[in-house]
Amino acid sequence: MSTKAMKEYTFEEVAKHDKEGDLWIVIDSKVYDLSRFADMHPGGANVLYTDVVAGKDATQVFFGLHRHEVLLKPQYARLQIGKIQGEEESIKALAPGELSQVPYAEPTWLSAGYSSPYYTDNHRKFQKAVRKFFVEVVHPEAVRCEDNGKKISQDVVDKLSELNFLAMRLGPGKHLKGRVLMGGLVKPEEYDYFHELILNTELARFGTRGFVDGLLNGGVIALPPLFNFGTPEQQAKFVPDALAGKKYLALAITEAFAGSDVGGVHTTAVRDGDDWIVNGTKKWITNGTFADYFTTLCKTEPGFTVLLIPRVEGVSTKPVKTAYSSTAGTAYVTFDKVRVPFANTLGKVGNGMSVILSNFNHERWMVTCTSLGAQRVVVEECLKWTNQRIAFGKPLNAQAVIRSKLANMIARVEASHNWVEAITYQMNNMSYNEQSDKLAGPIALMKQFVSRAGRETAEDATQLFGGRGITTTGMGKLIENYHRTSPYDAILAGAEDVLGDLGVRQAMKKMPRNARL
Ligand code: HEM
Repeated sequence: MSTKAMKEYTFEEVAKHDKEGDLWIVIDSKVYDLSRFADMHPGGANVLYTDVVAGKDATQVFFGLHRHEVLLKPQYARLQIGKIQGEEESIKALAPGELSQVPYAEPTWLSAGYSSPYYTDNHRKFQKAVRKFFVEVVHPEAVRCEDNGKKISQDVVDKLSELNFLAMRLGPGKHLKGRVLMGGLVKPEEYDYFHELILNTELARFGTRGFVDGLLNGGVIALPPLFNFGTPEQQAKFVPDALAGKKYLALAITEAFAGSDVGGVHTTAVRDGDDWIVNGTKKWITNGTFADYFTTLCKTEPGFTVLLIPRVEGVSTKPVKTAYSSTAGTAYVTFDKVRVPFANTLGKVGNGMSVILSNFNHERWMVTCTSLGAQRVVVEECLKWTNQRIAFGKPLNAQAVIRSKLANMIARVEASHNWVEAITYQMNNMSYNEQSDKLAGPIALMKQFVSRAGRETAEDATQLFGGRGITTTGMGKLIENYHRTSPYDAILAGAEDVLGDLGVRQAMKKMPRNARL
């Protein structure tokens, strides 16, 4: 509600309305009439009739108990009847696209007065436009879907597709040629991994982890095998609809029988004339409940082969109930005598393991970026909460033990961000093959570090928020979501310990034969 045309009151006038049936309060210079609302107040009526609230300035007590967004909801905003004479509100929500001024809430390159060797003006414009679009269009959908568990709506997918969102999430490359990216804000040949890093970190800021995967992450990991190993005919047939958000893809590798041990998959594909006959199951398949195609690793003769399996007769999917929202579409997939045209083979028969492994670096980097984006929001939430919450007569951050937790959180997110940027810079300067050779180890180690940092931060944040950190609504809702879902970052695209080991094994391979102390 605009405060311009509002009636003005003095504190003395407000103080006269301090009882049941006639109850006014002030929050941040705005006068609210709670006379009728009191009985509907989710926190109960009696808390509003106390000496420190009724007819008083209740700003401090209010912000110790509610998020600012409560006041912005139309049903509560209309309780405002005026403002205090000569005073203006000081607590304002950020405008869409606006940067937070809370220290460490934004990465260094977006903080006033700091510079960075990595980002151009184009990256800055891109970041601003992406955040604005996400806040205005995607955030309401994210909150809705995270809550009701439904698939992202086609309307939002269409809006994202207009900007070529999915194409951009697949990184720089020839698939961008001729496309108008972000309404023309960035030219396809200019688009680089820092643009993609921005997309990924911005996307993770909502505190809706299931939705992050539900936002067509299946396609982000299922399409690269088609890009890198598909024939021109296969690409012409399947890519346009996928990038336009008209057909959905999922990557189907893991099984109840095989997780980190990718070579242990049981799903088989046997040749029968011009077809393959596929039998088996896949588990934890992101976007699987609504995918139209499954990029599937099968055991074949010889070795392993990747097939693009359409949702045809014999393919069935059912939701796997996990700790995050079913909007991610996590599925158990059954292939029962499924007839798949041989023409849907991606890469050479028997070469499936290379097709799948070549995909992992980008996927792991992407999961790391989203983990990082979410982690930074948690740091901001903790800085705000410990500043506004009064306990033992002081803000929480007056306690050294609290500041010590904040110090560790800040250090972890800054270290993580710096490592991600350094790797991203390398990706920008290496071919795909060079990345596979030189970055598989560092990306694995980086992902292990960032996801572990995230889980430590989730743990610390929950301690800072107490009961609110384990409550799905209200002040600690983002902390609760992050605490519950940060293990996903430690598991998806490679379990933490397995990745740490991979990183060290890669380093061991590259040890000079003559290295000695
Ligand atoms: C315009 C005034 C107010 C509105 C619109 C409002 C609205 C709400 C809402 C929507 C909730 C549910 C929790 C949430 O979503 O955050 C809530 C909870 C609560 N409110 Fe208010 N409230 C107002 C003022 C106050 C004031 C002045 C107090 C002071 C004691 C208060 C005390 C509480 C308490 C104790 C809870 C429960 C918090 C919890 O479960 O953690 N409210 N209020």
